[in-house]
This record gives sequence, structure tokens and C-alpha cells, in this order.
Amino acid sequence: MNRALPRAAGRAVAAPPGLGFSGRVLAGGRVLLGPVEIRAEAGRWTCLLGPSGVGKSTLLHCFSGLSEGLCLDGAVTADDGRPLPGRIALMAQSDGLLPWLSLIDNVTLGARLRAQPRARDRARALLDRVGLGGLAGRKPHALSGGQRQRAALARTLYEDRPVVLLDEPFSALDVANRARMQDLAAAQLSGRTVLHVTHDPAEAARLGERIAILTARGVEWIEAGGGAAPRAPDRAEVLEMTGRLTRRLLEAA
Ligand SMILES: Nc1ncnc2c1ncn2[C@@H]1O[C@H](COP(=O)(O)OP(=O)(O)OP(=O)(O)O)[C@@H](O)[C@H]1O
Repeated sequence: MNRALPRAAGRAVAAPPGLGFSGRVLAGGRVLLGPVEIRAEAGRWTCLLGPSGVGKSTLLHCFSGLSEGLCLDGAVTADDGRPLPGRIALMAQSDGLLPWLSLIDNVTLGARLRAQPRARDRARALLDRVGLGGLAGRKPHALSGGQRQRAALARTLYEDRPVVLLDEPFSALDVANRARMQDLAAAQLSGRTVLHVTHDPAEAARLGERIAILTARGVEWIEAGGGAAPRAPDRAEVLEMTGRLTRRLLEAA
């Protein structure tokens, strides 16, 4: 199949594959997740909600290959049949910033670890976009929790991958920064395959093209309405969807 290449900030990226996981995940003989079947469609933004401890982060770790200590009784697939390593960026729940590096060196860390040239101008531009342009030389300990999370977002966007996994990426942000960072991520990651774990129904209602609720009983899919994302937070369809998702999560608890 011939897919248009998404462009972000004027840069073409490789065609994104869809992702699938089918099966169970175990650790030490205990089932952490599943049996479950879940898909993130190619080039679309999928939000994943669900109660704490149901296995959302575990699923992202399986997709990203960070499954140390986990036993996969099932399959992770890319629908173009090609290997996933090298095509995925993960923004984990913890910011993972290295304390001895400046912000700009943290943003370009992936390139450094891969012994690739570092695009410092692009890193600076991304730090600007997340509102940290004046702090590029600072070390992480001198930042607030929300600033650290925005630096981690800049590092994820810097990776410029066709598949992006986001684990509660805006959870530490104030309302205004949260809306701004949601808008930025939606623009930068448009056309990529995004799987976004969140506890915030309003966020899923703004950003999700498809929304999944994962519970111990399985996955419920909800097709988002309200037009192209990011949707205005006070749009009637967004408010209605926020209420609907909240009700479903309360019922699932
Ligand atoms: N490597 C591991 N070894 C053993 N147990 C694990 C491991 N990783 C996760 N777990 C357990 O698996 C379950 C699912 O954890 P996970 O972090 O995936 O949940 P979650 O849905 O992302 O929760 P939250 O919304 O609170 O972040 C939890 O009971 C957790 O304690």
C-alpha cells in the first residue's frame, strides 16, 4: 500500500505502520495483562484510557521492546511486516532526563547514544516550542516538574519517529501549558502512528481519533467525534465525549 508520507516541521518521515498486540503479558508467572487484542492504526492517534494498574504502560513497554522482566505470551506486530526497533519513540511516565546533562544535551541524547551528528539547531527550536528556549543550558535539577516533562516531550519529538508512544505525557502540566503542549504534539505528530496513554478523558476527547478503554474485561473502542484534532476543549462534542468517557471509567472501576 502506498501511503502519503507525513510531514512535521517541513520534514518528511517514513510511512508509519499500524501496531498490534494480541495475547498476554506475564511476570514471574503472574498475568499482568490480557488476554487482549489491541491495535493502533497506521497514521492515526489512538488514546488509551483505563484504571490504574490495568497494564497500559506494560503494553507500551511491549511495543517499544522494553520488556525486560516480562514474558510475552503473544505477538507484537507491525502491519507492514518490518521490524519495529528504530522506528519507535517512547515518552515514558518518568522523564528519564540525565541529571549531569544540560537540557539541550538531554534532548539530543538519542543521537549521541547512536553516535549520530546532533542537530542542535533543531533541538533548540524544539526547546523553544515547548517554552524552554531560555533554559537550554540548565541541568534538570534546576527545573520544575512541568518543565522537566516538557523537556522530555522535546526529546521525544526530536527523535522524529513514525511511531510514537506517549505515557501520560502532559500529566504534570498546568491547564494552559497542557493545552499548548497537546496542540504542539498534535501538529508535530500528525500523520504518524501515535498510541497515547492518559488518565484524562478531556485530553482523549481533544486528541484521540480512536479511543480505547482497557479494563480487566478487555478493550472497548470508541470512535471520537468533533472533527479534526486537536479539538477546542470547550467544543460541545469534546465536552460530551469527556462526560461519556468519564462515565465509562467510573463504571469500569
Ligand atoms: N516488570 C514488572 N514486573 C512485575 N510486575 C510488573 C512489572 N511491570 C508492571 N508490573 C505490574 O503490572 C501491572 C500493570 O502495571 P502498568 O504500569 O502497566 O499499569 P498502568 O495501567 O500503566 O497503571 P497506571 O495507570 O497506574 O500507570 C501492575 O500491577 C504492576 O505492578
